Amino acid sequence: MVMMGEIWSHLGSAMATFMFIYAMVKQFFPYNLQGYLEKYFQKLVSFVYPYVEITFDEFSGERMKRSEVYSAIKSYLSGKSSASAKRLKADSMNNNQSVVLTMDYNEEVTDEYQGAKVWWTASRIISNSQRIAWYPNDDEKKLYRLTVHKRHRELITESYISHVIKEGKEIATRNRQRKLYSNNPSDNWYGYKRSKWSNVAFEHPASFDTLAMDSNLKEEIMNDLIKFINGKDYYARIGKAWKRGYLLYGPPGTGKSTMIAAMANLLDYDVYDLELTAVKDNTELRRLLIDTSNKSIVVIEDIDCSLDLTGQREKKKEKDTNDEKMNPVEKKAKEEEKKDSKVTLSGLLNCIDGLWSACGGERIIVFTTNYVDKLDPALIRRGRMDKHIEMSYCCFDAFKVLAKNYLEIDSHPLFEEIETLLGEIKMTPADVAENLMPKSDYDKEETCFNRLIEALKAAKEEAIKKAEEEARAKAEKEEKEKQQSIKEEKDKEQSAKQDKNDETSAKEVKENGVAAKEVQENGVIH
Ligand SMILES: Nc1ncnc2c1ncn2[C@@H]1O[C@H](COP(=O)(O)OP(=O)(O)OP(=O)(O)O)[C@@H](O)[C@H]1O
Ligand SMILES: [Mg+2]
Repeated sequence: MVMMGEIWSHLGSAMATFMFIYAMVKQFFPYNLQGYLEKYFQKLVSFVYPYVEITFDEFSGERMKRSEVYSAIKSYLSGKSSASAKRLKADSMNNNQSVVLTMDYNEEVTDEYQGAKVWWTASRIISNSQRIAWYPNDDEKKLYRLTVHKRHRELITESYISHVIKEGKEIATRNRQRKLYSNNPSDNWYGYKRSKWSNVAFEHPASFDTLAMDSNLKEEIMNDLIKFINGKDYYARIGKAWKRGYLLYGPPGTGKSTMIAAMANLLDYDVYDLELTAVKDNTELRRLLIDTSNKSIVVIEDIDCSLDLTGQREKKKEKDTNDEKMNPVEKKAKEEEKKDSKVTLSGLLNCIDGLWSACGGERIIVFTTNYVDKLDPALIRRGRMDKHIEMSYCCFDAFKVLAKNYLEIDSHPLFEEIETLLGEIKMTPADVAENLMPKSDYDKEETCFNRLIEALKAAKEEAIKKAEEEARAKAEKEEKEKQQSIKEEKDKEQSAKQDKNDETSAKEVKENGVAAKEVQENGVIH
């Protein structure tokens, strides 16, 4: 038995090597003969070859999406390869802090599962077709091939492959360096790197602990996020794609972008920063979104500025009048610009909640804006943007977080004054933070708090002055309007009087005329 096993094992290994050699040699045959060669070769092999082979391509569905199974196998094999493969590839990880080793092309690794031995090989097939390849990697196909004895077929197809995928995903999660992606212009999608997204390591230090905002709202958001990541079964049960939309709105410097970083850190998600103005049309947008991975946050910042998706009718009117003022050269440049980006509101909505959005679960989509009122209601209705979060000016709760972040202080006698001032004055967390930041090594906490108090008082004075000016301007405007209406009233009276006078004199003229006529006709004077 042992002998047989060993024989099969050696034969398997030999055949796997033989198949490789065949794959390499085949490339040197003319393309039109390769089909015949393959057919007869397979017939011959099936007589003597007691093994099954399963291949896993890097891309699924006409290269639309990188296969998650391929990536999971890659991670699974990386552990095995470093122990047994002779030629390894090293990829840098964690911002060049460490490397991950994977088997090189045409290298072989063996694995054992419940007594069954399997062989894995990594291949890169470069097509020899006569077709002109525009880009260096266009005709390249990467795959993993699994070879196993026929008698283990069921074991392998029913449980080994799922075991590999599950373990591979766990290994990938453990080794994962989170990334911040930004979309490439589509001209680069088919180039040497052939990638729709560029990425850098995501290392933003923001967390919900350091985020300055109302503590109840913060807790509500955190609970919402945690409920979402644990909600796989719930979403499946209610028949909804496993995704959630957040709309963050508020003035500049209130922490919208910081909140996104805190979300990504809390959930351990990647971030895809989608610059809509660089997307040419709805098809491109769809392709970009399909190419995002699970466990990710897709962010569209300043949605009100991104495209013509907001307050469309008003904007259009405004634009029409602006267009009239433009000279022909400006007009042409603007038209060209418009031609460049044709992502429409309905295209964006389809991507968010149409069928395409279900092509992968565990996605969060976040829009940010400074002007929520300008957005088209269709874009932000519940179900699309499930949660609307207002990031507002700094409250006392938020100040305490900033004092802790910047000065490591929980309480201070000046807190009371600051609380009163923050109740009266609107200041963004960004401005409060700037005042709290020590400007030199000698800056004590008291100096920082006093600086903030001065800034708040100055802002208060400014606000009072502004309010007074506005009140004065309003009063002046009202007085002007009053004077105007009095004048109009007077003019009206004057003109009514004038009309009356005119009428009387006309009547007199008429009467005098009649009298004169009578005198003329009758020679009578009454
Ligand atoms: N709520 C906050 N908590 C902690 N830090 C904050 C907060 N708001 C602002 N900050 C600080 O101010 C800086 C600017 O904030 P951020 O970029 O998040 O504002 P934003 O709301 O995204 O502004 P914009 O609308 O201009 O994009 C951040 O680097 C951060 O240090
Ligand atoms: Mg921002």
